[in-house]
Amino acid sequence: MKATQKTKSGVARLLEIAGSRKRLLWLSAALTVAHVLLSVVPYVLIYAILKALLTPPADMIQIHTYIRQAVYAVLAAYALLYAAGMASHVAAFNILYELRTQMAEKLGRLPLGFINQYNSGALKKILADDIERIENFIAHSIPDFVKGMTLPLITLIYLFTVDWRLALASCLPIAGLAVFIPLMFNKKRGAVLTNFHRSLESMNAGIVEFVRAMPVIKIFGHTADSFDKYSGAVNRFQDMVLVFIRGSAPAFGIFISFISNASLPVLAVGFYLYFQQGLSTPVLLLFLILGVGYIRPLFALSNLGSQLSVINHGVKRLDEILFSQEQETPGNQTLNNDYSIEFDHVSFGYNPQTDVLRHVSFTVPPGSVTALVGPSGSGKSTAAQLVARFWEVERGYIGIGGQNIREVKPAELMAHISFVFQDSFMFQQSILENIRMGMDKTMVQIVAAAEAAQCHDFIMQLPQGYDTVWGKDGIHLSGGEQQRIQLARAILKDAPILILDEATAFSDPENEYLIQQAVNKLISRKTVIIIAHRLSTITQCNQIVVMDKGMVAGIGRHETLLTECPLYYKMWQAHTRAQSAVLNNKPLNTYAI
Ligand SMILES: Nc1ncnc2c1ncn2[C@@H]1O[C@H](COP(=O)(O)OP(=O)(O)OP(=O)(O)O)[C@@H](O)[C@H]1O
Repeated sequence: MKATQKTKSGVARLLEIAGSRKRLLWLSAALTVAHVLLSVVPYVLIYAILKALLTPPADMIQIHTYIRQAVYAVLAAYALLYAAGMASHVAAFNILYELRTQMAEKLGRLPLGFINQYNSGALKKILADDIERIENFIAHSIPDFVKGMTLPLITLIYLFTVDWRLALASCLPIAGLAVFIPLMFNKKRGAVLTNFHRSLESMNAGIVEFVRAMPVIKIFGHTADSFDKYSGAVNRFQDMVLVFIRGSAPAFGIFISFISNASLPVLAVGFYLYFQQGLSTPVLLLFLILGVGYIRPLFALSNLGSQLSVINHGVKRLDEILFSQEQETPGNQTLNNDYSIEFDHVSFGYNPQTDVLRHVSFTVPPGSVTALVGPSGSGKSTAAQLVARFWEVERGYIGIGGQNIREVKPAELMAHISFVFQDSFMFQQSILENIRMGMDKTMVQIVAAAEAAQCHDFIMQLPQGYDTVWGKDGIHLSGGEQQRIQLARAILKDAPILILDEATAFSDPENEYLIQQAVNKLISRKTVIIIAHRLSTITQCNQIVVMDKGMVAGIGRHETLLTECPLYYKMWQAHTRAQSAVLNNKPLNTYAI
């Protein structure tokens, strides 16, 4: 999906994301600078104390004043650091909240099918892990970064005021780092990092799929090792970690050696000046303490570099969603009371290379039932999903009551369409809330819908009836029961247009009968599209649209299609053979026994 506008990257983008919280971040940075300034003060005072001690007669009153001031400075410096941390944490948590809200709102504005493009592991990494890391980075790393930059700078400025020769010697390790490090961080490393993050995402996705597929793996007798996609992803990630570590090790090694041996130039120059040029003892001691210690905050900066690259990658992935193309014409029209549906030469592909629907045209008159049938992959679900604008149609026209659905308000469209999927999604909430789905309905209406959907009786047998929480304390429902809950939702919503993906999975006779009863209650007086798999259930439909390889192969009633549409005739033959085999209790001839 294309981005709608060009985005900034790196810290600039982070500041953009911070929005109005930027002020808090600046406050945190200012407090950190004040902390750094006050952290240098005790060393200045130690230098003064050393000078006073080594200049007889020592002025003890003055020395005690210096000590008191040093203690106050340390306390004030820590108070400022605490305040800086508070400011950055408050900003970070607000940014975290805003980002999650923005993402949720954005996902709501994207075509409903968009989410299918991401596997759940990758999406989880973006929505949970990447956003969490941004929060962590802003809360901790911004004060670390400011400290890492300003402490060496302020210390150096002070050291230059004391003795420029030793101050220059203290700069040598930094000068070395400035020359070597850019040589180590070349463009190749950027590519390595991108691959590193991509393989981390694919490993996440592999793990989620592995956990979800565990029952299938066990049923088919595979061992965990045989789950290639998972182990492949783990192996690829391991390879990437090795490439990453091998790539970073030399740079990191040089960095550590420079920092660890930062005392050498100061020691050499300091002792030379002390013995040869009469450098005073307090100055030598000051440089031995400060001239070596000031470089330590650079350690934090080294971690920051790798953290920033992780954040950059996460921000890029977030932006892929935040700047994805929304439904192009949001539309502001409302529907009239005509709920007929019209497809006019609709062509559609999930990617530009392959069309899965080609010039599909048919009309569903208001209050009638149209069944979509056809071989697997012929485009039935795609056509049905397009009515609810799961995806945007760019070629051809889909209208409801003569209005192009692209011009209708998305919320209006959703309010007038119920979708019953094959897979019922249950929330970990009470059965009551699972039926109500946030709709403004009374208990009486909910029970009436549950009765019509043939689920009231089994709900009443649950430990807390309608208040039983699904998924908690081992409370689960069978597939057929979950599907009837879904039908209860649709009955409660009472939308004038219904799109029903007929279930094939839960077809034991009793369940099938109950589901059929519920469906019959649901479809009366509505405009209905049924994606049908069992042809016997749709012989009475007002119209049947036969799909084949993304095209319409025939339209008509059951009897007409039997004579006029060879594909439908073939499908009906296959269906009746299968039905009679079941009725006569014979094995189906399609299975080799
Ligand atoms: N989200 C998607 N992204 C990419 N391709 C898809 C997506 N959904 C479906 N397809 C492809 O579009 C084609 C039509 O699929 P569709 O699900 O609409 O067919 P169907 O007739 O409903 O099949 P079935 O009866 O098996 O459910 C298939 O080739 C399928 O692989």
